[in-house]
Amino acid sequence: MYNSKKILLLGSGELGKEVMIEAQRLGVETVAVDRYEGAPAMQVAHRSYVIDMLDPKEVRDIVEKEKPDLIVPEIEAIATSELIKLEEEGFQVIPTARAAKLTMDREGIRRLAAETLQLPTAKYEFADTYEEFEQATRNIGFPCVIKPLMSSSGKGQSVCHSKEEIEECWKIAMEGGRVQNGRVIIEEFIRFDSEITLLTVRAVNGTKFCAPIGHIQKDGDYIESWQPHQVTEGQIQEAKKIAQVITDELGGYGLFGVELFLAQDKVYFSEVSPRPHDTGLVTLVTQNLSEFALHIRAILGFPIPEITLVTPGASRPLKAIEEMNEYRVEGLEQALAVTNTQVRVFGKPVTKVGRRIAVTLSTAETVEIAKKQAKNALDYLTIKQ
Ligand SMILES: Nc1ncnc2c1ncn2[C@@H]1O[C@H](COP(=O)(O)OP(=O)(O)OP(=O)(O)O)[C@@H](O)[C@H]1O
Ligand SMILES: NCC(=O)N[C@@H]1O[C@H](COP(=O)([O-])[O-])[C@@H](O)[C@H]1O
Ligand SMILES: [Mg+2]
Repeated sequence: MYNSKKILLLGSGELGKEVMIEAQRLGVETVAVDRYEGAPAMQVAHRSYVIDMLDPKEVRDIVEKEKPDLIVPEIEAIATSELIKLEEEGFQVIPTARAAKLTMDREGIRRLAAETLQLPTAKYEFADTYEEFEQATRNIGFPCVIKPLMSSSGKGQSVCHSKEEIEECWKIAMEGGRVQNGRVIIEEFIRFDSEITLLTVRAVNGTKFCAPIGHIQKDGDYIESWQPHQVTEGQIQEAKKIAQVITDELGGYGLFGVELFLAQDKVYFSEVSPRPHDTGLVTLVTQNLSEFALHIRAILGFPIPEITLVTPGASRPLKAIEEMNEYRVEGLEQALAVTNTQVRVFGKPVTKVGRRIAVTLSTAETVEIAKKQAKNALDYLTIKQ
């Protein structure tokens, strides 16, 4: 019988689905886990489980039952303290259990980056209570950005412009976090010119960087990304330096999405995902190896000889504007008629306001043309009951 390696994916969204497809292309056995049934990666995995991934015992039970070669976190919200124990017992966690734990909460990664590694970041404070929160907004000044410690894709995030908005921002943060423990980060609002994701891969043959991905975010979630983003020589040197420092510190093998703000005379570190990044979906059409292929190669211990940007490209996510228990994506025929354009429909079982349902991916001779095509295709797509 064919004796392949086995991957256990914790989190089974659209990014995990592409990771699983790449794993299977190399003959890997795939097991997908998430908090709900029919998650995108479950649809392509060999087997799947629905558990509460924040429950240490439920995570341990699956790991002990499946005995995977690699445990691959796909979202932040996992019982990472249990991953630390499982790693100590000999299981391999990607990239490391410590990296998963540190990046799960904004405090861990921010303190490591700013205080231990001295990387440039926005000024920040943490608050547990409304009173501390009020004081922190005064210390940081307006506008400031408020985020729950554990959240992603902008959930629970808001910009506070004045003291009149403080109460509303606190409410948004309390309702939007993945775990309701009340603690929030208050960040200085950085007036950046642009922001990028620098995909960085740590593989057996060293650390490699992809061409910078530019993106635009709305309400803390990405609405457009493109590659390459034009940067100055000084900016890319600084960006690579920051990415090298933070990924060296986190260690292990795998792909990281290093998020950076580019301002007039400074590059700021924002955060890092120790896994493929949503803005990096564009690499499905722009690179010789997508971010998902790179992640799988790296974590399996295979070399990555060269990452080539084959063509400029752009992506646009389709986000739901209302909650629907049954839906379909319409307009694919028109969207797919757009030049050099592809669509990925994730197959999530239900929609929620703001939930990403599909993405358009376009290539062209220039980023500007690719952006137009991706937008053009997106405009054809609608979510219907
Ligand atoms: N301090 C800041 N100053 C200005 N803009 C900010 C700041 N922090 C966040 N933003 C904006 O909000 C976006 C989302 O913030 P952040 O990446 O921290 O949230 P997230 O929920 O972790 O997102 P994701 O999980 O999708 O990466 C950033 O990409 C940026 O556009
Ligand atoms: N910014 C992080 C990100 O994009 N993560 C991706 O979104 C999924 C959750 O989506 P859902 O909330 O629609 O279930 C995650 O599983 C991951 O693929
Ligand atoms: Mg982010």
